[in-house]
Amino acid sequence: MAQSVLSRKTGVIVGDDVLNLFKYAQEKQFAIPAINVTSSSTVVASLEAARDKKSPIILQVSQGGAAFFAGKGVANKNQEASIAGAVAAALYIRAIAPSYGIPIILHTDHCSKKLLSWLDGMLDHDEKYFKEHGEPLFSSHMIDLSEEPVDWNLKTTAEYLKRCAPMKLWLEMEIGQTGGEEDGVNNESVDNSALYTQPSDIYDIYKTLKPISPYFSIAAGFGNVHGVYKPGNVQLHPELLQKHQQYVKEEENSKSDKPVFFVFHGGSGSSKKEFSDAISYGVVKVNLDTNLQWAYLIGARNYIQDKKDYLQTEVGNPEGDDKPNKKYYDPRVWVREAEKTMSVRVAEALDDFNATSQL
Ligand SMILES: O=C(CO)COP(=O)(O)O
Ligand SMILES: O=C[C@H](O)COP(=O)(O)O
Ligand SMILES: [Zn+2]
Ligand SMILES: [Zn+2]
Repeated sequence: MAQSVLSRKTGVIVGDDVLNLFKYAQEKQFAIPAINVTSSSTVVASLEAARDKKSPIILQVSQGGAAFFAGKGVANKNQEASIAGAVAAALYIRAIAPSYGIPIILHTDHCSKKLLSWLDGMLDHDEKYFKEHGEPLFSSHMIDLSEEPVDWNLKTTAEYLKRCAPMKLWLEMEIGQTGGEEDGVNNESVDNSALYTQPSDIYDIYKTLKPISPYFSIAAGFGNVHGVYKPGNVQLHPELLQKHQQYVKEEENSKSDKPVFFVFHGGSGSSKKEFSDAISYGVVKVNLDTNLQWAYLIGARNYIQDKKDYLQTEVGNPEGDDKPNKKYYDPRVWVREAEKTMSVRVAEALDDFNATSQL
């Protein structure tokens, strides 16, 4: 059981617990879904599913999601809203986590070169929190310099990992680009070869980062695309991950068949077979956003359609002109419907990634 390898069995986990959980996931052939959360409502929808399915979960905020947490009305010129929003999400999740009784990894999503001041700001908060509590505020961050020249990506990622290492703060890095849309930037026309990573690139990353810290993972492109498209438009090649693992194993004379922790981006719209293949090659984290945005909408949309006649005026419905509609338009009613359909979809992902009943 996963909790047997954790020193902190429930709540936000950090450091060696994150490492041990990912190792355990590789051994038991499951991956943990990383859900993009943008509000307390999407947080609780995710946590409820993971609790009911007896699984660990990763909650992550993107730069835009963090700004949304702060409020879209807050200026974000120097990433101040994204920093404040990410910190608010982290503190909220840390506060509510014990109520759910499961281990949670608190993560932040893609951070490109132009957004590095966002990561810098969050790391300042991690260091401050570390001084006060002996652990960083977040469990992990992502740095995504995959659009930059590989040498610069690796050199800069190594510098950030050096800053994370004393806090045992996990760092996810990206090599090979994810297609589709990311942070409002359209990557749909990106050169096809850039979507796939070569084994020698993975080994260069491994041998540069490993001596700095063992707390890192690689989002290696194998055709991944953000968003959901018509079937056939996305060609995934998870078997490339196996080639990477073999290459690193041979070069390092490693005993492990899976020396590298891989992350699967653009999980939405992928097949169960693609997930299970990728997991068998050492993927421990699968990012899932778009499918859950859709699932969240469904509950609210259906409710508003079904209760249409009770949602036209504050007072007055088919049962009488003087009947108040408060109990229909209270956000706790219709937002809850969105949470329910999102929860069902998170639960499905937990089954698909073999994470169900792993606690
Ligand atoms: O990779 C993702 C977040 O980083 C999510 O991708 P999808 O929206 O395609 O699930
Ligand atoms: O990058 C991918 C995630 O789906 C986050 O998306 P976002 O930048 O729209 O919040
Ligand atoms: Zn990217
Ligand atoms: Zn992604």
